[in-house]
Amino acid sequence: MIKPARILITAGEPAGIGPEIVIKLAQLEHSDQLLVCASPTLLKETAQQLQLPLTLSEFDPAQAPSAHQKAHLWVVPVELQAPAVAGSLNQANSAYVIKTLKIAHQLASENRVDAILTGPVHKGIINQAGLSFTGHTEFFAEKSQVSKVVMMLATEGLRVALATTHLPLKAVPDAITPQLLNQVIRILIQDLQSKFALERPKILVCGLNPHAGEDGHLGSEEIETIIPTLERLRAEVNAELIGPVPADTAFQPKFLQQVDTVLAMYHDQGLPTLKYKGFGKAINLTLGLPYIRTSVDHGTGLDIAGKNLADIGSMQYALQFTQQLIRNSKSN
Ligand SMILES: NC(=O)c1ccc[n+]([C@@H]2O[C@H](COP(=O)([O-])OP(=O)(O)OC[C@H]3O[C@@H](n4cnc5c(N)ncnc54)[C@H](O)[C@@H]3O)[C@@H](O)[C@H]2O)c1
Ligand SMILES: N[C@H](C(=O)O)[C@H](O)COP(=O)(O)O
Repeated sequence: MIKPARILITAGEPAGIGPEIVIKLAQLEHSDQLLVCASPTLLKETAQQLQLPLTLSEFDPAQAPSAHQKAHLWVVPVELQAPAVAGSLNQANSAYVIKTLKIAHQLASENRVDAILTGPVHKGIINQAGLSFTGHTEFFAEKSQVSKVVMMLATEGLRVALATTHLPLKAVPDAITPQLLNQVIRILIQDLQSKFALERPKILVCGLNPHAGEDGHLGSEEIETIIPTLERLRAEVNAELIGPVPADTAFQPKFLQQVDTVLAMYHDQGLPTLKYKGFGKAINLTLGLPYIRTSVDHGTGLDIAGKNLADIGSMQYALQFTQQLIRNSKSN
C-alpha cells in the first residue's frame, strides 16, 4: 500500500472564498493527509455558515501521515487579528495571511510536508497593510533564496509558462533580457523533465510584440533578445525550442498538439487563453523551487464570498495534480 502523503493547504485571504473551498474539499474522500494552515475559529465559523460538518485536530508532526477522513482537518493554527467578514477585506488580517505562508514555507523546507497547495490571497490588501508582496510565486522564491522561479498554469491539454510574472506591463520589455530568458527556459526544461517525465520537452516560445515584431518593424525585442537567446540555448539544452512565434496565433490546436508547453512573455499574454480554456479546472504551479508548490487558478472571489457559490473544481484539480507531482517526485 502507498504511504499517504501530507499536503499543506493555506486557506488564503480570510474574507475570500479560500476557507469555503477548503471546507468543501474536506467533505470528500482523499487518499492523502490534508493539513490546513488557517484560523480554527474561521474554519469552524465557515463550516457552520455552509451547514457542513467539520472536526479539527491540531497537527502533530510526530504522527505518521494518515489518509484524509471526510469532514475532518488537521490544522496548523494561526489566529486572525480581527474577525473575518466575508467579502470585506481588512488589512488587520494581512499579517495573518503572510504568517500562514511563512509556516508553509518552513514546513516544506524541513520536508515535514510533501507539498504546499495555496488558497487565494489578495495582493492589494497585503500591500495596503505595508507588507510588500507581489505573489506566492515571488514570496516562496525569496524565502527559498532562489534567484528565479517560473510560474506555470496547466489545464487538460494546455500548459502555459510565463517569462515574467507580476509586474506592470510597461516594465515587461526591459525585464525580457537574455539572462532572464536563459534562466526561465532552463528551469522550464529541467522541471518538465523531472516533474512531467518529458525527456526532450518541446516548448513553443511566443514573441513579445504583435506578430513577433514583424521583422523588426513592430518592435526589436525578438531580433535583439529572443532569437539570439533561443539560438544559443538550442546548442546547449536537450529540448526543442520553437519560435519566437506570434502569440495571437500560437494557441491553435494544430500547434499545441505538437508541443508540451507554451512560454508566454508576460502574464496576460498567456493566462487569458489558459483560463478561457480551463478556468475552474486548472492549476498554478511554481517551477524551480526546492519543494512542490501549487495553487488554484482563481483569486479571492470577494463578490461571491460568504454566499456558498464558490466552485471547488480548481481546488480538486489542484489537489489531484499535486498528488501526482508528489508521486512523480518520489519515483524519481
Ligand atoms: N492563487 C492566488 O492567490 C490568486 C490567483 C488569482 C488571483 N488572485 C488575487 O485575487 C484577487 C481577486 O482577483 P480577481 O477578481 O481578478 O479574480 P477572481 O478569480 O477572484 O475572480 C474573478 C471572477 O471569477 C469568479 N470566481 C473566482 N473563483 C471562483 C470559484 N472558485 N467559483 C466560482 N466563481 C469563481 C469570481 O466570483 C469573479 O467573478 C486579486 O487580489 C488577485 O491578485 C490570487
Ligand atoms: N498569476 C496567478 C493567476 O493569475 O492565477 C495569480 O496571480 C497567483 O499568483 P501567485 O501564485 O504567485 O500568488
